[in-house]
Amino acid sequence: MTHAAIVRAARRVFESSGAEPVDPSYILPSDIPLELSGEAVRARLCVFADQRGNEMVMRPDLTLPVAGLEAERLASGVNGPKAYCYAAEAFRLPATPEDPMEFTQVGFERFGRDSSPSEDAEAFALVHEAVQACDIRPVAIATGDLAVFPAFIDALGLPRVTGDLLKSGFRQEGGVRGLIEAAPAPIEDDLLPTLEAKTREEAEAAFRAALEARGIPLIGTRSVAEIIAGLRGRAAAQAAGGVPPEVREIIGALAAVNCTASEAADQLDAIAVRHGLTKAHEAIDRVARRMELICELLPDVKAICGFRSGFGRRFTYYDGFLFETLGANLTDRQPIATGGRYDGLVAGLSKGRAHATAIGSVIRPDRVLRAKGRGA
Ligand SMILES: N[C@@H](Cc1c[nH]c[nH+]1)C(=O)O
Repeated sequence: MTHAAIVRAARRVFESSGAEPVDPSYILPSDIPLELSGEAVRARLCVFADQRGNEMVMRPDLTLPVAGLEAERLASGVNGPKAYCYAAEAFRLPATPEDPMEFTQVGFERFGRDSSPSEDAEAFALVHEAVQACDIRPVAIATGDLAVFPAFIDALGLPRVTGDLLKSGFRQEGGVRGLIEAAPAPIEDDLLPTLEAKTREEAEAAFRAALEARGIPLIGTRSVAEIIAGLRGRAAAQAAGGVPPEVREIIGALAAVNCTASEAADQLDAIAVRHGLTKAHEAIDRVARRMELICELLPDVKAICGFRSGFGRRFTYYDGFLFETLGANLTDRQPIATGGRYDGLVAGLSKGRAHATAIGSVIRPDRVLRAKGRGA
């Protein structure tokens, strides 16, 4: 199959599911992906300045602009579920030297349907059908569920500041492990002026001065405002008693869950039962039910489907089930298909003016070709 034939085959599957073809804007104001796509994509954005000096980006994926279309549609007063599909170009600085900066994504985004295990399974099966239509056999499928960690944290009944700190730490570089290791240490003296500053500007200036004094350049993908928010969170959590040893143990156990997707619910359940976290059961039941439904729809994938509790945590807009389909001749950073649930994105993009459950997925035809042993 040629690249064009792969695009056609995948697009046909998504179109025949009833989705409307779209090709939204190529260029977005940079704050949208900076805030909403997460650290993993942020470092790879193709950024430029327009003639007025506003920072813009080439769309790093289609999910953001399509969710923007849906937010506008809903904000204009139109209701009801809606599905879009596309075969369109996206732009990212390559993660590996062989990856292109400009590539095609063939995908779909569904809004306003139930946020349920059966919708997750159905969307997953649709992508799998498109992968098969491209005449390729996946070698592995990685899955995760970004609602599980917050559900465990909520079930722990910690002070809100501590829970919030752990939830946001989970999504950042180093993850919760890094946070737990850092949590017992008091905030360093040279950072206290940052915390004591009265205004945002003063806090940022104090933080930059502390970095300069330490000789540390600011090169990460997190903004100064986010780092300061993190420091404030750490200080507040410490003032509220810190992270108790049992919580560290539970989080450690959770972070270690890395098994077949069919075993995932049992492993999560064992942790919840051991620590009496009854409120986590709803999230665990969803993991169990989803995998049962996936196995009913696609009995063959059971053998190649894994589950990791930390999987996908650095892609900010996902907030539930997510997956990556891997092919031959590619690394696990080069999935041929990726997708997931992002029920909070439309609200985030529209600043709360519109709300919609959402799930979607894409196939990368260039990688499908490579998985078949042919260059793009
Ligand atoms: N936009 C995601 C894939 C996706 C589509 N819809 C939901 N997720 C990506 O580029 O990896």
